[in-house]
Amino acid sequence: MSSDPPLLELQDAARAFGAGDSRVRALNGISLQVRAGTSLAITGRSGSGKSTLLNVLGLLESLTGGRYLLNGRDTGALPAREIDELRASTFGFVFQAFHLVPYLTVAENVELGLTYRRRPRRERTHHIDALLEQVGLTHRRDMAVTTLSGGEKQRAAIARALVRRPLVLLADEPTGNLDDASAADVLRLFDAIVAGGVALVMVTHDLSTAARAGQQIHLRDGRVQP
Ligand SMILES: Nc1ncnc2c1ncn2[C@@H]1O[C@H](COP(=O)(O)OP(=O)(O)OP(=O)(O)O)[C@@H](O)[C@H]1O
Repeated sequence: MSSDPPLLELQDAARAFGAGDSRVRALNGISLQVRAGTSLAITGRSGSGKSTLLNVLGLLESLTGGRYLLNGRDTGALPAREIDELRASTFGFVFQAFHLVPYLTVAENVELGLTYRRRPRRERTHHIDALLEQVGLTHRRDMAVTTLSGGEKQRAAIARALVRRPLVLLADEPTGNLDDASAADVLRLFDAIVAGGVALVMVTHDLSTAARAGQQIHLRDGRVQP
């Protein structure tokens, strides 16, 4: 076991929304650790706090209690600008509904994931082509994403999420809109990405998908079920 700090660590984390009678404790006393090259699956009923947990881990939502350490560094004390930079350099996001831009090609959608374009065009093209090969979409490179199957769309979205070489992939029901065969393709791709050293945190309602992850937590009313 590595003595380095975990990539992601929550210590007694809490997130509440609203005040007074309408106060909702979406997360309540969550502690977890995720190391590089490992995966965590989050399950739980609707309203149990899964999306809030993913948003907290992705620095889209701040904590109202406890601590969130990223590579051992307390994110609670960081100014907003640094949080934005950390989010962009650390995380790739994958969604159930893909969120691709319909009138762009597959390669153009992947390139959208690059927020800055200081690298020479040839280098960028090479990087994008390598990603498309990794996700098995080389033959679809210059097609409009509207012409792709659901599984292909999700693999394009995964390539886009990887384009800045994130340390962590955060996926919210990534197989929720896919048939079984396409879902299996996406899960195999995730296995390869994790084997390459990226950490994966995935929300899923599917227990067999969750069972593939190295760690699983089940949320209930904002708490981890023992
Ligand atoms: N921005 C917000 N303002 C107020 N309440 C919120 C907000 N976001 C989430 N909540 C509440 O926090 C609780 C947890 O919501 P969350 O979306 O994290 O659950 P979930 O498990 O992801 O649900 P689903 O599976 O339906 O997406 C719910 O009671 C929800 O209404």
